[in-house]
Order: sequence, then C-alpha cells, then structure tokens
Amino acid sequence: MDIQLSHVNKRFGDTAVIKDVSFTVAAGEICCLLGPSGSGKTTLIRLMIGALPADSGTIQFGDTEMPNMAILKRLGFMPQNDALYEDLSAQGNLAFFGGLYHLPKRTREARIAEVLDMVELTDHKRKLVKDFSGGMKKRLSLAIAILHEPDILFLDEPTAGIDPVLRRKIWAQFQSLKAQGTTIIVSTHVMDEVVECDKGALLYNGRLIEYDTVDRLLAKTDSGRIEDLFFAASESEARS
Ligand SMILES: Nc1ncnc2c1ncn2[C@@H]1O[C@H](COP(=O)(O)OP(=O)(O)OP(=O)(O)O)[C@@H](O)[C@H]1O
Repeated sequence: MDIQLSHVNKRFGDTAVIKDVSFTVAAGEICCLLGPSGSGKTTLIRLMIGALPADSGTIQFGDTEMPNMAILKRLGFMPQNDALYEDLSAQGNLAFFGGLYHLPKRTREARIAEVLDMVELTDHKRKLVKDFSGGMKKRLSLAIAILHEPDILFLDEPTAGIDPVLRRKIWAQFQSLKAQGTTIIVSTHVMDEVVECDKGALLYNGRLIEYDTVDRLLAKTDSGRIEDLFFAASESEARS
C-alpha cells in the first residue's frame, strides 16, 4: 500500500513542529526519515499512524484517508521506547499482542513461533522480558510489530543502541519484509543506514528539506555523505 502525505502541519502550543510536509512513498519501498534530534521524525510517525491528529493536510494510505480503523489494523509500529510487559515472557508478550490484533487462535501459535525464529529469540521465548538485554528487547519489539503481517511498518529508531552485528541482522529482516511487499517507514540517526533505503525524507526543524531516492540524495553531496545536506540547510537557515 502506498502512503501519501499532503501539506501536513502540526503545532504543539505555539511551536510549529511539522511544517507543510508532503511526500509519497510507493508500496513496497523503504523510506527513511532522517534528521537531527528534535527535527520532528517521531511526531511525523505518530501523525501517520493516527496517534496524533494533524492540524491540517491529509495522510492517505492507498485510496483511504487516515484515520481509518480498517487500515489501522494493517499497520505495524515499533516505538522508540520498547512498549513491552516486563513481567511476561517473550512468548507471553507475543500472545498478548496476538490477542489484541485478533489473530485467529488456530494460527496464532504458529505465527508466534515464526516471528520468534525471525528475530532469533526462540531459545529465549520463556525468559521474562525484565531479564532481557536491550538488543533482545528491540528484537522482541520488532517481532510484535510484524506479528500480524502488516502492509505498512513504522519503525522509530529501531536500531538505536544496537551493536553493528545485530544491526545488520535487523536490517536483513527489514529487507526480507520489503521483498514480501511491506512498505517500511524507518526513522534513524544513523546516517549509514540510509543506503539500505529506497527513499530518504530529510527533516530539518519540522520542514522537509529533501525528498528523493537515496542514490540521488547522495549524488547531491560532494562527499557522498548525507550529513552534508543538513549542513547546507543549517547554513541557509543561519543566513535567512
Ligand atoms: N507532546 C509534545 N508536546 C510538546 N512538544 C512536543 C511533543 N512531542 C514532541 N514535541 C516537540 O516537537 C519537536 C519534534 O520532536 P520529535 O520527537 O518529533 O523529534 P525527533 O526528530 O523524533 O527527535 P529525536 O531524534 O530526538 O527522537 C521537539 O521540539 C519536541 O520537543
């Protein structure tokens, strides 16, 4: 399912946090939201998943304007801070969320086994989450986000605090979800993750300063480093 944002605005009190943002992500693409801390990445994701109402503008998934309850069920969301039940096991957490998603009872157990395997937590499925490492919690959060096989997956800094080996494994999972047709929106601070993505949306102070294919974005820089596009934006803001 594709995603279309058109002139989306959001203020918190007197502060405009998302300013006239428009872009389209095609079905089955990975689009990364890039930007310095406070640039509006999490707010934009919360607007897209319907957790926050926009002040103006429209957000559409396929032919349907959001918010829409039927489409909500087809979204997966991995929040920046793990939303897990610490006193439940990995399996217990997945069973709980499987119930929330109304996964059919007959297939629920098999699907839980499948996602545990995908994130390499099968051997730890009975361990309580409070005894998990940070990386294990991230992987469990990912398993929960994909449990109901969403058409669109939103990932808010999914690899923050994750070591490079595990990060590579997690990105391999994202690529395999993309290969199955899932559209993925992923926010990150990690500039080298951008090369894993098809499109890049660069946010700076709530404004979309660039939106293009990753190849074209990189070609716009002298150094081949996407950070340069932010330096240019900060310089032009300082001059104006
Ligand atoms: N509920 C809220 N009430 C008031 N201001 C908010 C709220 N949520 C976010 N903000 C402000 O909106 C701006 C954008 O925040 P947001 O969390 O979207 O940025 P971000 O790019 O995701 O940052 P980070 O990379 O640090 O997570 C910040 O100035 C933040 O303080």
